[in-house]
Amino acid sequence: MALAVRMRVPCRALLCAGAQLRGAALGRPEWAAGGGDGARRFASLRVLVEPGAEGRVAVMKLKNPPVNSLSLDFLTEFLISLEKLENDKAFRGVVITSDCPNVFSAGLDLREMYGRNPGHYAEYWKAVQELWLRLYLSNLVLVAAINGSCPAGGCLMALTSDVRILSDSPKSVIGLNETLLGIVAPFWFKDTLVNTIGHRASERALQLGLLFPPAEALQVGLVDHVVPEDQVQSMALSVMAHWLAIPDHARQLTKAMMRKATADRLIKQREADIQNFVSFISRDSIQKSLQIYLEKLKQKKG
Ligand SMILES: CCCC/C=C/CC(=O)SCCNC(=O)CCNC(=O)[C@H](O)C(C)(C)COP(=O)(O)OP(=O)(O)OC[C@H]1O[C@@H](n2cnc3c(N)ncnc32)[C@H](O)[C@@H]1OP(=O)(O)O
Repeated sequence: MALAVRMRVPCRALLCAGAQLRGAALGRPEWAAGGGDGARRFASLRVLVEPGAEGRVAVMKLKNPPVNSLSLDFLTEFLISLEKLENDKAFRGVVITSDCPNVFSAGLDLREMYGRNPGHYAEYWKAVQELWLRLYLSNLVLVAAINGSCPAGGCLMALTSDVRILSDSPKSVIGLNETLLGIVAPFWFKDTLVNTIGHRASERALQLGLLFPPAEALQVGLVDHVVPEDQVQSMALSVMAHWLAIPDHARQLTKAMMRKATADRLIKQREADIQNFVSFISRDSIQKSLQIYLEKLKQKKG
């Protein structure tokens, strides 16, 4: 039983070891214990982890300003934090939220996908795969407290959670908008969306690169609750309490039953998926699209 529940994702240890080496090479302290909660509260540069009031729930705050883009350094730090929580039997649930105002996450870091070499693209994509697999198959109850804009990779991250709470603000748009950048969401992004909102709604949303405002996101089933901004965290904790009322073993096995086939599709072809990404992202036409998109983002500031 325990074996069935505790699904392990290959290569995780290697990735984490790589992250520690990278951090050490940059001459930074890896982890800082802090506050009165001692070892239970920890932080890396880009991810804050705070225990919730009852100690069974941790709050992970994404802190990679200005927009929580999912850079390679961020991904490795996030994965290490998540692994620490997974390995600490005291924790049964995690609320994932943003420490950056108005943005949950701007998605994959465009600077990791533009103007780099194939080796870098491969390393980056492996980390993105790892993030999805670790979150999608997590035994913890995951609640995304989406307190701001949530495009593309940010949306993917939120979609791996068991529940999504979105703040009711015009800035809080959510969706897989890859086509707007001239790129294509990979099959496992698509599968995660289809599993959440169904085939027809996904087909439309993916082709048009829709970013749904809160009311529409709720209507299509992309999020489960829309609440005023100052209630996102409290709502997340209250939903968490409901989910934690279910015995872990039954909930975890059910989650695995619902998600394993989707995750296995990627696990079986991780290397091919990395190669596809590297050859796609290296194309001149795709690099040009990314360059134009990056320039547009800069011009927006005036
Ligand atoms: C085969 C390939 C499959 C891969 C799939 C890709 C999935 C992805 O995730 S691609 C990324 C898609 N993301 C987006 O389209 C979001 C882009 N960003 C925005 O729309 C806005 O930045 C956002 C609404 C999130 C926040 O708006 P503001 O608060 O107004 O901030 P700014 O737009 O001024 O941005 C500040 C600063 O951050 C830079 N930035 C923004 N997004 C990204 C990003 N995803 N990666 C890297 N950098 C990003 C932006 O350029 C600004 O930089 P500076 O001008 O240097 O300050």
